[in-house]
Amino acid sequence: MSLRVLGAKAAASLDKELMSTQGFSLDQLMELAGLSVAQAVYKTYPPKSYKKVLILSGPGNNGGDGLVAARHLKLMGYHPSVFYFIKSAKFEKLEIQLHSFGIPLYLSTDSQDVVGDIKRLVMSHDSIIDALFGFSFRPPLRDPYNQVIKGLIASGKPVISVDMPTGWDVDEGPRAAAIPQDEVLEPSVLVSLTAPKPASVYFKGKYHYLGGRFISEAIAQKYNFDVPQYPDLDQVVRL
Ligand SMILES: NC(=O)C1=CN([C@@H]2O[C@H](COP(=O)(O)OP(=O)(O)OC[C@H]3O[C@@H](n4cnc5c(N)ncnc54)[C@H](OP(=O)(O)O)[C@@H]3O)[C@@H](O)[C@H]2O)[C@H](O)CC1
Ligand SMILES: [K+]
Repeated sequence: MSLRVLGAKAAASLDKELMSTQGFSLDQLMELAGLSVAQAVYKTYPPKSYKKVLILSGPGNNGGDGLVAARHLKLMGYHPSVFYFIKSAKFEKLEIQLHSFGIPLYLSTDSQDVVGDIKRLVMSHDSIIDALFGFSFRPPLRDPYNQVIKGLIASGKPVISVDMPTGWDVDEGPRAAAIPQDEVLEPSVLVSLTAPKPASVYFKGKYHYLGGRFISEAIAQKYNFDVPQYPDLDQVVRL
């Protein structure tokens, strides 16, 4: 299924509009985004064979989607762990929820060796959720994220990217001039949120899902993108 894409600038203004004129709160949108991610993971890598899932959560809202997904994955029968790059106290409540669900939470602020710690965690998990950066990312990756991505590439583990493969330019994709080519992550699953971003045309993996089932027809028309038919009660549709 080929859908119209939503560029980085448009995605950011849509996000603002959803949380102003459209009356949504960030918590609501993030809950649905995180639930979509968890469903996509379940459909592709079910817990029977991929019990241990590591969520790498970045400092922005893409990371918040990962924190929400971790809670849903636990309820779906997985053993999730989270490595979280904290920037502010914005997601304190999500952290509390992870603690009360007994989900191991590793904080970048507690680590003396972020890159080494993540490498070890990656090797002891069956699949990895890349919730590091989404539509507000501008390449190139700063340290230590560049090393984290190189470690992830070298691991060969299945990677599920949330909204954007981390490190790619949202509009230009993985071959943009600013991107060192040994830092190009190729995930096996991409979960685009709201609408695919322009870079998603370069996605080579087998499973591209759209999630974020919270868009009205009127808003989709205003921003010039498509809302496909989601099957039944699903929070994701495979593109
Ligand atoms: N409407 C929706 O579909 C919703 C989407 N959601 C998710 O939110 C993200 C976008 O979240 P946002 O907080 O705007 O930004 P990101 O998480 O993508 O990234 C922000 C952080 O990225 C840092 N950054 C930027 N460039 C670099 C770089 N080259 N190296 C390292 N770090 C970088 C930036 O740091 P600064 O210091 O530059 O400020 C930020 O810390 C979207 O993609 C969806 O996943 C929500 O769930 C709501 C609904
Ligand atoms: K991502």
